[in-house]
Amino acid sequence: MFDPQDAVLVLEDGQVYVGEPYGAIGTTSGEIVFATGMTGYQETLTDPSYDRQIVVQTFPHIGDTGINGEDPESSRIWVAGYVVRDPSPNVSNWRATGSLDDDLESNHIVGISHIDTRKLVRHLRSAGVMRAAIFSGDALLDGDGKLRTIDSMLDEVKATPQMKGMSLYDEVSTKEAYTIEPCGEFEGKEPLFTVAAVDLGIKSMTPHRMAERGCRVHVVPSTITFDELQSLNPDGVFFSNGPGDPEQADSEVNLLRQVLDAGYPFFGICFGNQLLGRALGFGTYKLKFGHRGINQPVKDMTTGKIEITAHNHGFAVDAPIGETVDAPFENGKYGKVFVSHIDLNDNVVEGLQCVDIPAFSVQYHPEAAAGPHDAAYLFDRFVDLMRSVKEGTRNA
Ligand SMILES: NC(=O)CC[C@H](N)C(=O)O
Repeated sequence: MFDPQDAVLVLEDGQVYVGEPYGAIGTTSGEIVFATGMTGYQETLTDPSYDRQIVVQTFPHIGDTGINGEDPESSRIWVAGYVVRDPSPNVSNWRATGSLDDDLESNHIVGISHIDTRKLVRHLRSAGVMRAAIFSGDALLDGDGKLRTIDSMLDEVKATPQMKGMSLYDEVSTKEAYTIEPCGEFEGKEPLFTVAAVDLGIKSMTPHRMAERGCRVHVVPSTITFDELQSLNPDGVFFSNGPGDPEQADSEVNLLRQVLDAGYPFFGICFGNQLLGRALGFGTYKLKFGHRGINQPVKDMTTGKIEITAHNHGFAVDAPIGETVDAPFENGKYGKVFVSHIDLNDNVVEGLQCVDIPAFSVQYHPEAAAGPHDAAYLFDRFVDLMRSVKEGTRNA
C-alpha cells in the first residue's frame, strides 16, 4: 500500500493518504485543519494560533513565491505539520530569500505533498476536524526495519491529545515583555496612547497596526499579573489571538475581569474575543471544522456592511444574535452587550460590543496578515475608545 520513500497521512477515523514527503522527514501529530487562503502561506505557517495543528492548504499550488524575511508573523513556524497538493518546483519573487521546502526542512516541520487535498478537505468538512499524524522515513519502519502496519500508526494517532481541552497560550507567549514604538507618520513622536497587549500567541502585525496609529504597545507575557499590568499605566488593554481551547484559560479570564473592573478600554482579537465572551459570562464551543482563510464574509450588525475578512478559529462564543442582553456574569455586572458581527457562511458570532463598559472584540483578524484590509477600522475604533475614555467624553 505504501513504500519506504512515501509519506503517509493517517486520520483518527482510519482514512489514509499516501503521498510524498515535503519539508522534514519524520513524524508529527496534531489536529488536522484546512486553510483556504490562496496566498499568505508564510503568515499561516508562523501564526502561533496554529500551534499543534496540521494545516492542509486547499489552494493546490504552494511555495511559488518562496520565503522572505518580511512576511512571518512570529519568530518561528508554529504549525505541527503541513499538507499541500502540489509544491512549486520554482521560487519566483523579487523578495524571495529561499524556498519553502528548505525552510520547512530546516525548521523540522514534517509535511506531505501530492495527495488529493480536495478529497481530504471535503472529508474534514463532513466528518469534522480530527486528530491525525504524518509518517515518513524511519517513522514508517518498525524496530526490525520492516514497514509498519496502518493499525500501529492509527494507534499512535489515537493516543494523542484532543484540541478540545488543551491549554496552549503559555507555550507560545513571549517570555519577556517588549515594546513596539509608534511608527509611520508617528515615528519618533510622543505616543498618543499606551497599550498593554497581553500576548497569548500574538501576530506581529497586530501591535504594528496600533503603532501605525500612534500607539506605544507593551507586549507582555500571558503570565503578567494585574498589578504588573497596571504599573505600565496603559490607556487601553488588548488580548491577542492564540492557540488552544478558550475554556482552558481561567487565569486569563480572571485577569480580564480585573481589567474590566478597573474600567480600562479593552479590545480583543480571536482568542481575546473568546476570553471577553467568557469574562462576560458566555460559554464557548468547538466548531465542526472552523474558519481558516482570508475570504470569510462578516456582517457588521450595527451598519449592515459586509467585510471580507481573515480568520483562524476552531472555537466560537455562544451568545444570542440580534438582541442586546445583560452580560450573564454576576447578573449583569458588566451591563449590556450585543453581538456586533456574524459570519455570513454559518451565522457564527464574530464580535462582541459592550454597551455600558468600554470593551469590544472580534473573532476574526483585522490586522490582515495575510488578508483583506476591510476591517482595519477596528483599530481606529480602539484608538477612539481610548481617546474618549481619556478625555472623559465617552457616552456611557
Ligand atoms: N486565532 C485564534 O486566536 C484562535 C482561537 C482559538 N484557539 C480557536 O481556535 O478558536
